[in-house]
Amino acid sequence: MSQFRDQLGIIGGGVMAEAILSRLLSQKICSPKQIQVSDISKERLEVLIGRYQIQGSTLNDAVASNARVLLLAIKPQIFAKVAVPLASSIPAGCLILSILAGVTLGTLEAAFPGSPVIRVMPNTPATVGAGIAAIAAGNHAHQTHLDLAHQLFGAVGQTVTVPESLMDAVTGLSGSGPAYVALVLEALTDGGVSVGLPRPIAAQLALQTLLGTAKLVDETGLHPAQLKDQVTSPGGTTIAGVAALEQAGLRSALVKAVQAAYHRSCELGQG
Ligand SMILES: NC(=O)C1=CN([C@@H]2O[C@H](COP(=O)(O)OP(=O)(O)OC[C@H]3O[C@@H](n4cnc5c(N)ncnc54)[C@H](OP(=O)(O)O)[C@@H]3O)[C@@H](O)[C@H]2O)C=CC1
Ligand SMILES: O=C(O)[C@@H]1CCC=N1
Repeated sequence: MSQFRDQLGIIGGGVMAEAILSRLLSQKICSPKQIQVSDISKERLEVLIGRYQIQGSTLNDAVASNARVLLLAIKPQIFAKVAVPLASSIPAGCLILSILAGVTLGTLEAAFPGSPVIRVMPNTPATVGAGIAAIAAGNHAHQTHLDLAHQLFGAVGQTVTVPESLMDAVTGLSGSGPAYVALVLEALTDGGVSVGLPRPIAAQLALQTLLGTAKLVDETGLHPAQLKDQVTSPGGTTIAGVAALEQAGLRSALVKAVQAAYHRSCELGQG
């Protein structure tokens, strides 16, 4: 992976900003002096500066004015409040990457007239290089901008290009998905504890089962239904567990989770 040579500004130094910047640094895509982060909280900036030796400021416009690429990582609910004073500080030609759930390319382009804008939906496994980010380009973004977005987010996992019309759906699945999987993991561990396993052993068994199953699907290309059939012996233990899951509505609960998050992403985009 080639090194990124420009100045990266990040507006909002929260969970997702840290996930991305930590990986850009550990993969040596960027050096600390190329990254400037602004956050409303001085204490938060001190944490980030202490951990990563990056530059920090509580002034969004100061960070924006030095950037060649500007990553917006504040909450969507405060986008309008942050964008208005920021717009005049953004240098001509600066690429704007927004990871804000719901906020559309139309809204971004209206806030930053003439700037190339790309909407990205990453997820928190980015921290360990196992993320997936969907990327949709705005009207002023050229192929070089798209390539750069794929390069930066490629450092934190896989990337896919999607039409903007699918970004809320992506948000409902992979953007929010780590939380659903974390619930499944926690619940499997609790299940183990409920039948007598010590919690640390239950947690290890649950985690490795989840990792191993994902790896099995990934490496063999098996359809999940085939994999399930391989585990379920007639009259055995697994079919008893699967029947309990069906009765409790696990599949329908997960489908509804993705739909609910999709709808919420659409709502956030309407301001
Ligand atoms: N978390 C996730 O899994 C994912 C999040 N996203 C998107 O990423 C964005 C950031 O989410 P996330 O990292 O979870 O959120 P966080 O709340 O962790 O990060 C946002 C940061 O911005 C700071 N902030 C608040 N107001 C301002 C301001 N006026 N100027 C500068 N900084 C400010 C917040 O400070 P304070 O906390 O003090 O308010 C906080 O540190 C969101 O738009 C979300 O939709 C996308 C994909 C996945
Ligand atoms: O919960 C949220 O709104 C953000 C967007 C995707 C993941 N977290």
